[in-house]
Amino acid sequence: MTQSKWLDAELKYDSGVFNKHQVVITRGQGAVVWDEQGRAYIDCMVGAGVANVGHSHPDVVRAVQEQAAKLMVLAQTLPNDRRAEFLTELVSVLPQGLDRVFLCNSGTEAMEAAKKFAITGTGRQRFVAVKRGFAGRSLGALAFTWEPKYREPFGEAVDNRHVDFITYGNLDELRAAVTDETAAVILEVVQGEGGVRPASLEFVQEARRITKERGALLIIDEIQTGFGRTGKMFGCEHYGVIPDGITLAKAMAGGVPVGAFAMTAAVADRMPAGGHGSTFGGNPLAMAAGVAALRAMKREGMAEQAREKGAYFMEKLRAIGSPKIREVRGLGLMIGVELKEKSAPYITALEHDEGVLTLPATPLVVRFLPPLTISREQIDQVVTSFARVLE
Ligand SMILES: CC(=O)N[C@@H](CCCNCc1c(COP(=O)(O)O)cnc(C)c1O)C(=O)O
Repeated sequence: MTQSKWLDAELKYDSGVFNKHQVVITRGQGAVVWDEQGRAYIDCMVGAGVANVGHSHPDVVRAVQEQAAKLMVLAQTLPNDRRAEFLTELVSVLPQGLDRVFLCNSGTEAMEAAKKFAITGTGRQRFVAVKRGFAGRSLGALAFTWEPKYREPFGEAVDNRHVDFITYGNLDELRAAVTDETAAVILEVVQGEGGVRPASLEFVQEARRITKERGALLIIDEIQTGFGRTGKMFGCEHYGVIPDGITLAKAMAGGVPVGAFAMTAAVADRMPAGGHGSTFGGNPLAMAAGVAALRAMKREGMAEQAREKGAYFMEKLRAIGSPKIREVRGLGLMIGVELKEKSAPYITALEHDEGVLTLPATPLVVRFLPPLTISREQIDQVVTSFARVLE
């Protein structure tokens, strides 16, 4: 079969940073995507946790079509009906008190904003982050990203001397690291890139207690866990904790790029006017998609779907009983299967031989991030395929 002209062009002109798969995906609907030959794949990658509502959700598509014909471009200094609608919808689902939002266009931008608001919000400059944590690829967010491979190529440009890294779950290290110089503790309640690792209840609750006690902020990174993924609207709800700030992106607008840092008024009010900004943040097109996506999530009970289907999915994965599986773990439909060997060959076999897209999360883990709307029949197909490639 001659190589696709689309693949040719992408390989020829792309920057080269990505390990390109040898398929060209041209269409998606719900939990399925199709390549240019018309082959179907059940998508448990969804752009690394973006299409929670499924590919091309009809409400999101309609909202984008209508808004595109009406108004796409508007600076955030000019108020807009869609943006006001989105902010109202978002605040209505956020934990109590997180009612001031900085809008941007990606997770790493949300983390950059969080860092700046934490500094002005406390007058402090130091941060506590967690080993295996992933906070984004920009130079500021990379300071909170633990894995050296993400940081080393850039040398001193990634300055993390103001960051104290602690072991995920270690209460003694947490208590020792948070001081009266700490602006914020930054953590994910389920480490996504770090291997799908849910935090313990006491770790998250102690982070909340100790930051309050010492005048630091607790910022929870919900970029991957947010919007129903873990079986509740936000992962922090499983822990009975309300942070001072939450970083958000990925699934927030049904697939259209949006990022946000949601915070308390106490934090927001201490940022000098004009202290941050974003050209595309809060643009009417993305806002219209976001309103449609948030309303669909609520109307279709997607967080509850994730809770129920996640339990089913993990039970079926555990029932495979393969000697190659060390552990099945996760929360809701954020699932990781840790193998006793490298996961890459199995991820490749799932794609090529079985028509199932998954992604890694550290070298031994196969990560499943399906749309929350995936059917049980599709889950059964994925599990059957996974069992087959493990044979
Ligand atoms: C193919 C590709 O570019 N993948 C992305 C996948 C990133 C997935 N995680 C993003 C993320 C980010 C950064 O989010 P963004 O800038 O990629 O939108 C921040 N915090 C958490 C907890 C996150 O999970 C990458 O390798 O940088």
